[in-house]
Amino acid sequence: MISEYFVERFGLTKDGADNLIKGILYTALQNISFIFPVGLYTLLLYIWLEPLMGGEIIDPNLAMFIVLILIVLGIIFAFSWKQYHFLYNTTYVESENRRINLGENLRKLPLSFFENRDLADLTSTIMNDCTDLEHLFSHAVPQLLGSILSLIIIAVGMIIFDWRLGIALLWVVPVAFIILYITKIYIRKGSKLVMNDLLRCGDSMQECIESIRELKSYHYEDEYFSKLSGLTSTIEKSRIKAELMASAGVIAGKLFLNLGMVSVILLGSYLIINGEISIFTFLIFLIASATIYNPIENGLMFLAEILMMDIKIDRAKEIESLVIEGGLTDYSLDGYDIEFKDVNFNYDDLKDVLTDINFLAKQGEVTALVGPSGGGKSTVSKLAARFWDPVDGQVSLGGENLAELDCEKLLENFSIVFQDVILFNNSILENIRVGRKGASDEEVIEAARLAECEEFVEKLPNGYDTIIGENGELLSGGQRQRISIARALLKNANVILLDEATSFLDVENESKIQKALSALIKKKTVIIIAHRMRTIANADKIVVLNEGRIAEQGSPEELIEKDGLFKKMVDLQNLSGEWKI
Ligand SMILES: Nc1ncnc2c1ncn2[C@@H]1O[C@H](COP(=O)(O)OP(=O)(O)OP(=O)(O)O)[C@@H](O)[C@H]1O
Repeated sequence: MISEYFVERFGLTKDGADNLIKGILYTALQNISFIFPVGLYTLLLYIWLEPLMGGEIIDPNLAMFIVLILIVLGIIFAFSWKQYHFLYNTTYVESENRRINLGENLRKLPLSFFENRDLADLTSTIMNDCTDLEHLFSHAVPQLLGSILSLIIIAVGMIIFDWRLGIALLWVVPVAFIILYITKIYIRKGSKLVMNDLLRCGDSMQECIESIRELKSYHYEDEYFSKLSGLTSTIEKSRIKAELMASAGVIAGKLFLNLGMVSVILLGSYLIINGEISIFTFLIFLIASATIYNPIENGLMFLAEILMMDIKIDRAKEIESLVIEGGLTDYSLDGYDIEFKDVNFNYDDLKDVLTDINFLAKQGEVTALVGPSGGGKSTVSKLAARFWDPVDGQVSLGGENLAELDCEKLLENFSIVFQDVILFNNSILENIRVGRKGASDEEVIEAARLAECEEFVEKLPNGYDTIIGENGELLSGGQRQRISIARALLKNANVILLDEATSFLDVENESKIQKALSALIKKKTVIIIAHRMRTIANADKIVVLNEGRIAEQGSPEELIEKDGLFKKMVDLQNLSGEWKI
């Protein structure tokens, strides 16, 4: 039951929760073992005080004391070792598991999740929050619960020894914890404040580094850096505020604990005067009150730390509990036609982005999406690969409703050339191999040749082995796009989505790429988004999207004849082709 509570409360695995319980038990035993030296002091005191109080002189047996000291040290060492073993195991194995689980969960989430999510926030949860939680599980939780457990055992012993002094010693403990617990709401508020400020600052830092070129070219650095220093001083202030909020409760609790010793002295003196207890009993309670509050004070600080960390635990649990879009993995497709039937869609319930979309993109044909900016072309292509599911209606591939299919498996059927090409800081060879893991070097080089990469790769110092820098910074826009096309050629999937695939290319390169693309798209279902009308002159079907609706669809010839929006766009582009600056 406790194990299940830990799994639920702290988001641990079952093994992690079991190890944590063992760690807590050993922490309690370790705390209790620290009382054994007190037992030895008491024995020595008894030997010295007994003759003073009229008793017999006792001869201290030194050999026995040495043996007892060694036994006590051995017991403390054994419990401490066990405690470290279970706690550090839990901490680092759990931390690793948590990071893997979070990463795994993110991998399985629909791509739509990442479009509307702050990525700096996700990275911070996986890296920083997990590190902070390591301290929580290796120190705060076991120390707090271990000291509570040992305190209960010691309290029972003290109360059996003398219930009046026992109560005088211990009544402050629950009050101190209640005081701290009452301030919980402020502690959480404080840590939320710090967390939000840290995220805002992290976002701005990232934005600043990513856009340093624009900032410099528009002389905007000074304004931006003063905004950043404003944010960092806000963090400093909110950290101080949060620390103050947490320490107010801890200090109040600690102050209250001091009243325990006062009440032991007052009550003990009264009981001695009335002859109800011996000096020896009084001294035992005085020694106990000098040692017992130390672990409790630490417990108060650990409780404050747990309360501060609650927000981080919740953030990790939130990602772990996000709904993973599952779906069928075992299905057979009847060809690769993509059909939109009565599809309506919006991103955020506020504004309809697509309304009543109906069209068929046939296998073996090129279907071009055109239309004014913001008309919904990219959104249609995202729905075609199930990055998002429609709000109403259905998108199907080979007769199967995409909403019922597993995304990861589904994407095996797609080669997608995105508008913004993402490259990795690796060799050209490996960047192209992303298209098909396990492809041989020869296959990769053949795809690169078809995508017209050869000509620029040969000029690079290490050819295909050249490392191209973060996101391919050593390459031009056109070269990056050709690598992305080479990836798609290597993957050779049955459905091809091209988003502005040739926008960076000059006319000569564009025609070369067009040749490569013609080879790529044979017998496949191709949906292409292109702003330039000449790229899609040979398309089989054109779907014109305007303000989220299909304004018209048909072959290029039919639409020219129709003299509608498409014809207008073609005329406008012909006109702009004659522009001169
Ligand atoms: N992730 C998103 N969240 C919210 N709204 C979005 C998102 N992506 C796009 N939109 C909105 O959806 C509408 C359609 O955008 P979409 O990118 O599909 O148009 P488009 O025709 O491809 O435009 P362009 O030709 O300029 O690339 C726009 O109004 C846009 O603001």
